[in-house]
Amino acid sequence: MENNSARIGILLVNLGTPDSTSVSDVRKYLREFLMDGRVIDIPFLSRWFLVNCIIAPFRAPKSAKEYEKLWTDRGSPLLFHTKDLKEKLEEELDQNRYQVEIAMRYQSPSIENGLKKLQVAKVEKIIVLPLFPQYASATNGSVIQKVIEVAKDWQVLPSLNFVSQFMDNRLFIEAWSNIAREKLEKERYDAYLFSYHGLPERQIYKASCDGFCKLNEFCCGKLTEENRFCYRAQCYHTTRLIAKNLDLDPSKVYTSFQSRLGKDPWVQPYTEDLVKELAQKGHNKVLAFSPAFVADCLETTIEVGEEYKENFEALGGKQWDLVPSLNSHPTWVDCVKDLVIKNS
Ligand SMILES: C=CC1=C(C)c2cc3[nH]c(cc4nc(cc5[nH]c(cc1n2)c(C)c5CCC(=O)O)C(CCC(=O)O)=C4C)c(C)c3C=C
Ligand SMILES: [Fe+2]
Ligand SMILES: [Fe+2]
Repeated sequence: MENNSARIGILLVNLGTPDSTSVSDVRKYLREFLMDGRVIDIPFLSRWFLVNCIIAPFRAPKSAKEYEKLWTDRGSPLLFHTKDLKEKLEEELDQNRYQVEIAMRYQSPSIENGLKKLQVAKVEKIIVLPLFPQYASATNGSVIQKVIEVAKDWQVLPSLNFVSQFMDNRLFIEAWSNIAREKLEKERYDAYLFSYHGLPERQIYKASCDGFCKLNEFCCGKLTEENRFCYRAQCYHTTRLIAKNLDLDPSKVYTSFQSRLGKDPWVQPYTEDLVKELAQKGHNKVLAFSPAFVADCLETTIEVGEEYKENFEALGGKQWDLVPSLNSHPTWVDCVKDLVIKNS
């Protein structure tokens, strides 16, 4: 049989979202998510107590209200944008060669389900694409581990190909630039804020197994062979690539980290501090980017698009615009196609 007629399975995996905005569904989601030892990386019993007795009970009602603001007729944006991405990708690929499935690391549709469909289709190869541009153990690492766990007992194991990061893909940078241009053509901004999902500092140190990353300029200021999996360095690198592609004035470009959970130190600078700094410096018009996410979600639409905007305006800022996420933008679909072809 000719090898190039083999069917290749593609599994697009995003983080996951609650099934509904009910407090019980949000609690269920938070429990599954935060009980992942790569997300809250402390010993099992301490994690169990923290998640089940503190975070989930207290956070679920508050988060459910936030999800209500985010929810649409089609449900959670994170999920329906992933479905749209799948459909548009299928239109771009030879359907005799590729089968595309989607999954969420937590809740539904599950990774088990997505992999089962590809197993039944008897694909020869599976390309797993965690939909997180910058590598973190809590996200890409967790997806890869889960896929390995699910597939490990299969009698027939197809070849498995994991895309561990894609933050420097030319089309990824171009997709963000194309979406941002729609804002930049209409408005002149005083500052550009690139806000990434944060991580506990501890997780950055652990990922830098040779101790190279000290969370300083020497590591995170430049992406090299030595630190190519440093999440913070990858975030700064993403900012530089998008800013350069858009020809933004470097003195107006800022990078920060949002969504801190708990009391441990997370990577800095924190977005909430930078919002204050920008307002205090008298920057009236800010354009915010969220390039750690490829779809609109709670962390972009609500946290960056509404909460930070309110904080900025309360401190005297005049205009705060958010660049919408990649969702199923044609250049993003081209990027995913490019990643598929390169890994086929
Ligand atoms: C960009 C990738 C992400 C990283 C890295 C990440 C790490 C991380 N997250 C938490 C805790 C929470 N994250 C929450 C929501 C959330 N996180 C990501 C992505 C990353 N997380 C996304 C896409 C979303 C939104 C999902 C949606 O349904 O829209 C939440 C839940 C929301 C809330 O209650 O505020 C929590 C909690 C930790 C602890 C962590 C790293 C260790
Ligand atoms: Fe998160
Ligand atoms: Fe670093």
